Amino acid sequence: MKKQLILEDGTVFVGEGFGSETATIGEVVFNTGMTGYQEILSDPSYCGQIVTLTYPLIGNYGINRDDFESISPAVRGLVVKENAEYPSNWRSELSLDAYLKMKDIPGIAGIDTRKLTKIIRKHGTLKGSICGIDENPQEIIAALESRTLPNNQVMEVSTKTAYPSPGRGHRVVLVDFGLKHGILRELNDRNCDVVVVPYNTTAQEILSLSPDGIMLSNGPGDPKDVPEAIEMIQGLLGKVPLFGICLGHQLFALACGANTEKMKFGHRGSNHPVKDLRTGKVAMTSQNHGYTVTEDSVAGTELEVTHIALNDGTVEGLAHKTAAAFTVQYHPEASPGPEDANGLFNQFIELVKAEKKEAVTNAKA
Ligand SMILES: NC(=O)CC[C@H](N)C(=O)O
Repeated sequence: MKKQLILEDGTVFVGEGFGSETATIGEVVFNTGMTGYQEILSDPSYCGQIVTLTYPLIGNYGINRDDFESISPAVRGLVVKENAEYPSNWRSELSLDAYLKMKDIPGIAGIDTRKLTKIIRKHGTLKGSICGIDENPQEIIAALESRTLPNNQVMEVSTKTAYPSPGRGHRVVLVDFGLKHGILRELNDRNCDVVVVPYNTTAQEILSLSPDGIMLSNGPGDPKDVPEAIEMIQGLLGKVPLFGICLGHQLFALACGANTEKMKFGHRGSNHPVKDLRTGKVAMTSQNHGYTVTEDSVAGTELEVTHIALNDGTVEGLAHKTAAAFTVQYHPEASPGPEDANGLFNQFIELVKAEKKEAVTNAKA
């Protein structure tokens, strides 16, 4: 069944439909990872977006039960060069096509994804639609032009109620802005006693859970769309150690008086080099973001830039000068991607331990 991919700049691609037959609209973004399509599709940070994968053969190892980053994917569509109809891997339980049908996500194959990616890199991220071959492109383009993408997508993907993920170690409150399971997995691997809370939980409610540490998760959309989370972080800063990832990092920056801005086409892939300015070491990192902390806005705040992207020099990590708090723009939980930065979770646990020790010493004094 033929389908069209129509971009707001007027470009029309024709390809072969797979997955769900529903028409879709979203922001078209590209990810350069060679593997990891299952994790990418189920990463809630892609809420509202149509993802194109630059690697040309997708679906060849199928879909398995272990690699989901969320139960309900929020991505709006998938664009590939070639969809492997017959997966081959010992873990495969489902084909990509069957998974997309089950989750009602439309896909389009046979697209020149290199050309599409070059358009996005030149123009910046564009709105687009995957729709039937009979649709009139002019009407779709007019609809795309007049359509603003929904704000506060965090509301769509965050949990509605708090839930525990028990362990016998440090008590961590994980604020869910659209969390990837990988973050929860890393905390559970370190035996943390985790309580996951909705994005709009107040600082007071979080403090009433007596946490030893707080994690701010990744999530979709513009950080400025979630002012309640900024207020929450302000109420927590300096009281409990904080660690933020991606959207959590951006919200933390805003809470501390820095600014964020939309990037031309963002960073999405599994091989983004990031330099730690304190050690000079470079880590290969997994990334998925379209916004960034504005470097100039950090001066004059209590924040220090700790990491930068080597491809474009943008801010990749922040630490607070006096409070126990640090954040990164990239994904130390990987899923998919390299695990070079995984030690940041240990750093968080060490920070939690140090703050607990200090609290005991202060209580004794
Ligand atoms: N993965 C994320 O948390 C993404 C953060 C934010 N939505 C951005 O695109 O920049």
